This record gives sequence, C-alpha cells and structure tokens, in this order.
Amino acid sequence: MLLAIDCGNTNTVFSIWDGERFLCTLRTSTEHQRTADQYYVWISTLLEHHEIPLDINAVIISTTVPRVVFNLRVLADRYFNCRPYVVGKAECLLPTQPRVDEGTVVGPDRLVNAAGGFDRYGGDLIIVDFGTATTFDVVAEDGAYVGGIIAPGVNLSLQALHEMAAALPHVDVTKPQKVIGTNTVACMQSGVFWGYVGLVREITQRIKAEYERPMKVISTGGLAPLFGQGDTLYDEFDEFLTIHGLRIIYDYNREQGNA
Ligand SMILES: Nc1ncnc2c1ncn2[C@@H]1O[C@H](COP(=O)(O)OP(=O)(O)O)[C@@H](O)[C@H]1O
Ligand SMILES: CC(C)(COP(=O)(O)O)[C@@H](O)C(=O)NCCC(=O)O
Ligand SMILES: [K+]
Repeated sequence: MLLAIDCGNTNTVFSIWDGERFLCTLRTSTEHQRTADQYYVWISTLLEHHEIPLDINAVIISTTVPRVVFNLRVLADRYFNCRPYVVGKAECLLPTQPRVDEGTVVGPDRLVNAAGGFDRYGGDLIIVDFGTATTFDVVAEDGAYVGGIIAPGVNLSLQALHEMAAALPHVDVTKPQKVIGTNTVACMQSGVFWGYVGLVREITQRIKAEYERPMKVISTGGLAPLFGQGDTLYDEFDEFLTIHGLRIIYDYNREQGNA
C-alpha cells in the first residue's frame, strides 16, 4: 500500500492506495513538532475505523513546510520500513523539469499539481490552488511547470484584517447576497469574496494574454468551488488534483527503477 502525503502550510492530507486503487484520505493540521509516533497512532486509529488493514510499504511526500520532513521520514522508516520519495529532493525524479529562473526552488505542491494536471488534462494549463496562499501554476504544452503567481490566501486575508484592525472581527468567507455591505461583517465578506473573484478573473485573463496559446483553467483546494459559484472562472474543479499528482510522480519513479 502506498501512503502519499501532501503537507501544506495549514493542513496535511494523507492518502492511502492499495495498488492503483484509492482507499481514503486522512487530514490533520500541519505541525512540524508532531513526531513519527504521534502520526502512527493517529493513522492506525483512523484506518481501523475505516476497516482498512495497515499494510503500507511505500511513501511519497510533498511539503511546503521543510521542517516536517524529518518526522515524516522517521515515520516511513520506523513504521513502514521504507525510504520515502520527497518531491523536490534529488532522490525523487520528476516527469518533466520546471523551467524557471536559475536557483529558484519551486514549491513542491506546485510541481505535484503540474504533474497531476498534465496527466489528467494535458498541457497548456493554469492551475489555481486555494491553500494558505492562492497559487496559479502555469503548465506548458510538454507538462513542465513554467511559472505562475503567488497571492495571499483567502483565509489569510481575512485573518490579517482581523489581526491588524482593532475593530474588525474574525469572519468566515462566504458568498454575500449583495455587494454593498450594510454591516461590518458583510462589508468584510464582500471585500474578500468579490476581491478574490476579481483576482482570479484578472490573473487568468492576463496569463492567457501573455501565454499566447489557448489554455484550460483547473481549480483545486477546498475553497475553489465557492469562488466558481455561478461564474465561469474555471473549466474544471478537481478536488483530488494534488494527490493524483503524487500518485503520478510515485509511479514515474517506480517505472524509472528509482528505488
Ligand atoms: N471546504 C472548505 N471550506 C472552508 N474553508 C476551507 C475549506 N477547505 C479548506 N479551507 C480553509 O482554507 C485554508 C487553506 O486550507 P488548505 O487548502 O488545507 O491549505 P494548505 O494546502 O496550504 O495547507 C485553511 O484556512 C482551511 O481551513
Ligand atoms: C506558495 C506556497 C507558499 C503555497 O503553499 P500552500 O498554500 O499550499 O501551503 C508554496 O508553494 C511555497 O512555499 N512555494 C515556494 C516558492 C515558489 O513556489 O516559487
Ligand atoms: K496553494
């Protein structure tokens, strides 16, 4: 069984596969202090709940938080008796190399999205990923990651307003009924919601104009559907794009005989 780990700045998602068959995902908050033993107790309890035997013998990790790698490596070594592939490290091969400025370290999540997106939808893509940051990844005709955009995440923007402005409360993002807010919460929700709809529309349009070839827009991340509602911001929403990308990169390494 394969354990594929997608660790973002906010949440870590473990997905479990039996051969090619996807079994389940488990989600926890990202904390670099969490030890291998703590992960193991958590995974084994949840798998027991799902009635899935714990028979993991391969691990692949993508993380935007470098400090979590140590404990995840210990987890793989101590409990699953294997050496994990860590996306972005030399030991993990990529189907295509990114084409970016020399010395740039691309977020592994973006390389994984590019691999998953290319496998599912072909090249010439814009992938919009709503995470801690909102990222736009441009995938070329041959599947290479060739750049993109990093914007502040939706919840990060709302949190920043609350933290930096004494009179602004903590609010959750939602689609407001009206644009003109008539109370503080409605004003904040309108600013963030319509601001992000505009951000996504403007950035995708500008990428398309600069790229000079027809492109498909794929969205992923828990908040993506909210912003697509009733609008034509994306061609597809793909909740499992990142874990699919991890699967593709894992298979590629096996095919290449990279043990
Ligand atoms: N379905 C959802 N509804 C509301 N908020 C969500 C949903 N999914 C994720 N979030 C929030 O979006 C933010 C980014 O989460 P996530 O996509 O897990 O980020 P990352 O990949 O950077 O860890 C977090 O604040 C999370 O709580
Ligand atoms: C842009 C990111 C912070 C997004 O991370 P996330 O929101 O998924 O936690 C991450 O991809 C990252 O740290 N990137 C490094 C810089 C780059 O990709 O160019
Ligand atoms: K992201």
